[in-house]
Amino acid sequence: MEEQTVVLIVGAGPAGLATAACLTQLSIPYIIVEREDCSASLWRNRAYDRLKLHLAKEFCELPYMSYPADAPTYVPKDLFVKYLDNYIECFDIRPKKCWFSTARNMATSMVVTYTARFLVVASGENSAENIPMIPGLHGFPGEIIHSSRYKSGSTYSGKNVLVVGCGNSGMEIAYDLASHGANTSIVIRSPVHVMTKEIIRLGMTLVQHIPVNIVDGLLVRMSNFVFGDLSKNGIVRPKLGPLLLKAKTGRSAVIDVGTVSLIRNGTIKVLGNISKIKGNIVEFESRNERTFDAIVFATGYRSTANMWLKNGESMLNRDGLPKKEFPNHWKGANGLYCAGLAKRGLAGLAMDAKNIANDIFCNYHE
Ligand SMILES: Cc1cc2nc3c(=O)[nH]c(=O)nc-3n(C[C@H](O)[C@H](O)[C@H](O)COP(=O)(O)OP(=O)(O)OC[C@H]3O[C@@H](n4cnc5c(N)ncnc54)[C@H](O)[C@@H]3O)c2cc1C
Ligand SMILES: NC(=O)C1=CN([C@@H]2O[C@H](COP(=O)(O)OP(=O)(O)OC[C@H]3O[C@@H](n4cnc5c(N)ncnc54)[C@H](OP(=O)(O)O)[C@@H]3O)[C@@H](O)[C@H]2O)C=CC1
Ligand SMILES: O=C(O)C(=O)Cc1c[nH]c2ccccc12
Repeated sequence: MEEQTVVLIVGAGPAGLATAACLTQLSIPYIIVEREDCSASLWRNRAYDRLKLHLAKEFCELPYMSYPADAPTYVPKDLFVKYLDNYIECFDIRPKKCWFSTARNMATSMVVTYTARFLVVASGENSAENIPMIPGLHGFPGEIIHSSRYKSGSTYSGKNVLVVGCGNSGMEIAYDLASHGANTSIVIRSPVHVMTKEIIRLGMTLVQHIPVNIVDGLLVRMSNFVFGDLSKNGIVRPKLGPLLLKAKTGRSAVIDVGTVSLIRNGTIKVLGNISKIKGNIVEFESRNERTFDAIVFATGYRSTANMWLKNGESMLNRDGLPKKEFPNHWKGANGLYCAGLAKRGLAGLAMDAKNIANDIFCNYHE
């Protein structure tokens, strides 16, 4: 079966939804396809229970819709999903349930070929789990899960659990496990900025008016004041400041949700890099060995766009991320675009959606 449209959007997460809304504002027809049976699958199915947005609501809006005035500054997951549902209703967005490769309609099992003048890749930076290859991992007899399947620590009480990775997911999951009574350890193998959400909010506000290196200097001093020197706890800061690090590498500062004080009082143990696994014993590069019942891999995600997009070399690299640097990352050749792949969160993908819709508008009316 063949269907024709002007714009095909692949992925109905926040980036695809924002692009759909911007196209509707410009009266440009589109079709949006989604591999799962719901929109925003990351937020509905692949996020842990206690998740709240780490950035204040003013930095997490999609185009043309604000949060209700009485929404809390840091929006909880369920409220964010309600906001998205409201957005979908307001802009009458109807995702079709299809995997995009040549899309297969999962309801009818029919293979559908879409012909479109413009293609928007909005399949996300978090499309697939990243689990590292560790010698002996396959022989580990306990539970192994990725952070995207973790819901809560309630089933881990009394168990020895290892969290691998100290990004925002790993640090919050370690806190959640420990507060549910799991005997929790976390692998921290590289430098990381630990901040509070208020300090990051201040920084993101100031950086609109003041050079980023000055703001970064202030943020580091403020958080050193709040947290003190954490190097003896295995936490050291990167050389680049938090906002510059985010802009240059996409790595986010970690917003502390209470993990640091549990690390300081010894409730959560910090361990270095893993060297290998033998049965249920994990060996570390320090030659330390410990036994675990479960391992949570909070080791991040991968984009999968490079696996299905053919001839996308004008826009994406082999990791399925943009080749060109921000702010020129969102446009490829011959009507190809990407939204939400510049590691700039919801604010970044809202900008991508507006740029893409405006660019399509100009070309559409040529
Ligand atoms: C736990 C977590 C918390 C976060 N919190 C914040 C925050 O507080 N503030 C912030 O600004 N950012 C945050 N982020 C960043 C996050 O990337 C964005 O918030 C946002 O979800 C990205 O939207 P997206 O549409 O680009 O990708 P996604 O939300 O991943 O949506 C992509 C969609 O495409 C679908 N898809 C993938 N491949 C295909 C295919 N081949 N065919 C069809 N459909 C496909 C997927 O099923 C998915 O529904 C967070 C990320 C995570 C993982
Ligand atoms: N509430 C919120 O707003 C939240 C936001 N997020 C966001 O979602 C995105 C994804 O976050 P997250 O899931 O934490 O993933 P990240 O990619 O941010 O972090 C992955 C972590 O795993 C580590 N890691 C990777 N491989 C290994 C390995 N082999 N051994 C040990 N450590 C390893 C990385 O360290 P290394 O650098 O050494 O590779 C890094 O610390 C981020 O942008 C984050 O800010 C996530 C959770 C909550
Ligand atoms: O999650 C991302 O990728 C974001 O851009 C949002 C975000 C969550 N936590 C942060 C800490 C510092 C800067 C951005 C973020």
